[in-house]
Amino acid sequence: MPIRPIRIAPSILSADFSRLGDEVRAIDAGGADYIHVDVMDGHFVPNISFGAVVMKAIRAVTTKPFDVHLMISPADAYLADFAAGGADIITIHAEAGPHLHRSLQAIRALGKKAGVALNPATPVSAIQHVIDDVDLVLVMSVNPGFGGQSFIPEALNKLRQAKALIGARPIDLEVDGGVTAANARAIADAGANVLVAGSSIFAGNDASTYAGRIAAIREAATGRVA
Ligand SMILES: O=C(CO)[C@H](O)[C@H](O)COP(=O)(O)O
Ligand SMILES: [Fe+2]
Repeated sequence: MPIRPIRIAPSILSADFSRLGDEVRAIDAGGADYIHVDVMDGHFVPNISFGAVVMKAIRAVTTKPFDVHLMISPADAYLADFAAGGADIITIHAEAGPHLHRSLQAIRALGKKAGVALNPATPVSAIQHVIDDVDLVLVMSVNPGFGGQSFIPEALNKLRQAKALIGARPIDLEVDGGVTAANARAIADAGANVLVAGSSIFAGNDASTYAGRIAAIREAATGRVA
């Protein structure tokens, strides 16, 4: 069994943006533990999503922690805006800038939890030097930039390696990309305790389905029916 409690973090990248506030309320009511906020700059990844202004607007509709995944480079100039706008966890990519340690320190200095993300092509050794400076490690299980992609199975090995690096430290291990109820058990067994899921929760954008889908991922990951 995973040591840390399983957390389900629906990614609002797959929400209906024309009804974003209602979509966030629906996943909150449906049992989301975190709200996963994907920020893309069209430079670090080949897509543009939204920024701190949009995130701040939905801060008013839920008290659930905002798990902000910054796919932007460089990130430093924007950290204060996301902190002020209501982020709880701010995750930057290990590949996004030359001074990872400095950026992580800046996030903690803003009073927020600091996360570091690894692209599929980036080895776990890239974050060895900052492991005592993070609260969360995010293993990408797709190439970042788009929702709805398929889970890359090699991510399970990456999770096991990240888990070994984390050891007994109180650091969350998050997986992001292609997570479904069908692969959640293997993901949890590999050591992840925070599961991001976008398209597998928001498909069809029918709020009446969200609670069941969140529960199905949680039950698969924990091996328990809620
Ligand atoms: O960071 C991301 C993409 O870069 C998203 O969080 C991720 O893709 C979630 O969407 P899905 O569950 O549909 O794969
Ligand atoms: Fe993400």
